[in-house]
Amino acid sequence: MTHLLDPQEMARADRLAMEWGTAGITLMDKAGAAVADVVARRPLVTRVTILCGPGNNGGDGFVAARLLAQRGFRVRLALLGDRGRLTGDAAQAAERWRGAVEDAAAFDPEDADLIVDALFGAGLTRDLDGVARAVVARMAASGKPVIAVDLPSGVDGATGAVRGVAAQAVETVTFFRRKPGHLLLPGRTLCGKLRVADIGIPDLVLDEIRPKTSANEPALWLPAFPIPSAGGHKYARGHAVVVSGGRWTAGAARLAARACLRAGAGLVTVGAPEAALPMHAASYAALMVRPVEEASDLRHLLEDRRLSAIVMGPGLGVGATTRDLVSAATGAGRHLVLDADALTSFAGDLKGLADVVGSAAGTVVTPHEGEFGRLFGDVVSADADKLTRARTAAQALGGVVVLKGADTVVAAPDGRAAIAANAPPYLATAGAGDVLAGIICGLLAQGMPAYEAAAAGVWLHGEAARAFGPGLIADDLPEALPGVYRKLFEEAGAL
Ligand SMILES: NC(=O)C1=CN([C@@H]2O[C@H](COP(=O)(O)OP(=O)(O)OC[C@H]3O[C@@H](n4cnc5c(N)ncnc54)[C@H](O)[C@@H]3O)[C@@H](O)[C@H]2O)[C@@H](O)CC1
Ligand SMILES: [K+]
Repeated sequence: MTHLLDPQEMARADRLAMEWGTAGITLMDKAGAAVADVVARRPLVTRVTILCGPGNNGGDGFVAARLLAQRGFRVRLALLGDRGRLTGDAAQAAERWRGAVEDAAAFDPEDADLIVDALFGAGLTRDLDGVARAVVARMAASGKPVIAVDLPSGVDGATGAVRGVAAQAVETVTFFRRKPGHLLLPGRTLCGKLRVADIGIPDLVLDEIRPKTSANEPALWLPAFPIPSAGGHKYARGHAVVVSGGRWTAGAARLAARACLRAGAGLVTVGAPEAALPMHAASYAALMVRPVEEASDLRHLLEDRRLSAIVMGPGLGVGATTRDLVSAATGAGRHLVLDADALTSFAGDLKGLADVVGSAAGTVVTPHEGEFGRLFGDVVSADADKLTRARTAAQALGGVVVLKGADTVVAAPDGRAAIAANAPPYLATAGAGDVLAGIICGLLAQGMPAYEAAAAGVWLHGEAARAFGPGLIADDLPEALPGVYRKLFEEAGAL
């Protein structure tokens, strides 16, 4: 159930279901019934105003109106546009509505306990303007609880962007599967509580559609997750390397190393300049430390082929030395996580990084928006939506891109992408990114493929923050991981 369908894919799902024998009006009846059920469960509601648009989203509204009236609600229905211009299933649904059809342009929210927003769903093709915009703005300003049908009208189902205006919903009822716009911001927030209703579309349509976008949830990557086995050996759990900055910036590597250990890497070696070695050696007994001042030292360290996953960037410094360190870390069978200064050292030189990355088995880069712009600004339009930007970047790089934020997107060069919705606001704290890079490296060390490792890392990072709660600092994240693992392994039946 992690699949997300963009509006084109959802339209195809509808079409396939119809081709395979379910009438469109049957789908619409179930969609409208699901909306009516949600409205009926709201407390203290007797007067419902339903705003219907000119397409099938409006059709769902007509069905819900009929069913709610049958259940004794006082329903007013207002249509945007001309009733005579309704077509297909929506016209049929309108036909069966016996009540009055008011003009949405004159809609007055005052005498409603609740508003059903059935103006636009998947068929939104441009920014709202004119009367449509005015109606949505009035609904938004009314302060009345709004139940959105499929999406809050004005939210783009593919991107989560607001096209003109949208009203905050208390609940949103969507159909068959979630859409990217339900997880991407600001769409996710505007949806309120999201419900997914089964309207009789067979799951088999997904075999035809082959969606490439997913919600970042355990079902996406758990089959590839390295759950330790009883007969396991620490080398089977991999040996990771964390490359550290000097004495005054070594804290970032320390966080990454701790996270890497907690994520389950069998062994973790920190490669650090001489001046930072004592600090690392004293920090955690489980860490090994080796002197790494420059690229030749790292090459020497990595002659041991068991050191298969490397994380670098946090606190490393921006410049040629860091670029050389990144080059020294690549090689056959190597897995890399590049963050922070390792990315900024390649600012404006994506090709240089792509050439280097091309020789690593699986590379994951973890930029925040600023780093992303510096690295991918030439190939990715800043105006594009987050999903498109992450995907384009991953293709250009030839590696996995983790575009961080409150709706972190993980994208692979083959077009797969996952959107996370579990990060709490207090996760935005100094050093949290270093921890994320470390977790992903820890998973790569255990042999998890790059896309799955990145997605799992992002999810675990968010869950660890939630498990700790407000007041979180980055140092708390690795310590919260064991509890998250326990729950995950229990749910997977492995504990
Ligand atoms: N039979 C089906 O295809 C089903 C469709 N479903 C519903 O149908 C919806 C999709 O239906 P549609 O594809 O008809 O699309 P919508 O009903 O979302 O919107 C399409 C209509 O809005 C107009 N429009 C688009 N953007 C506009 C703008 N910015 N300003 C003014 N007018 C604009 C279009 O010209 C068209 O008339 C889904 O969101 C879902 O609610 C469900 O009933 C399930 C079955
Ligand atoms: K809607």
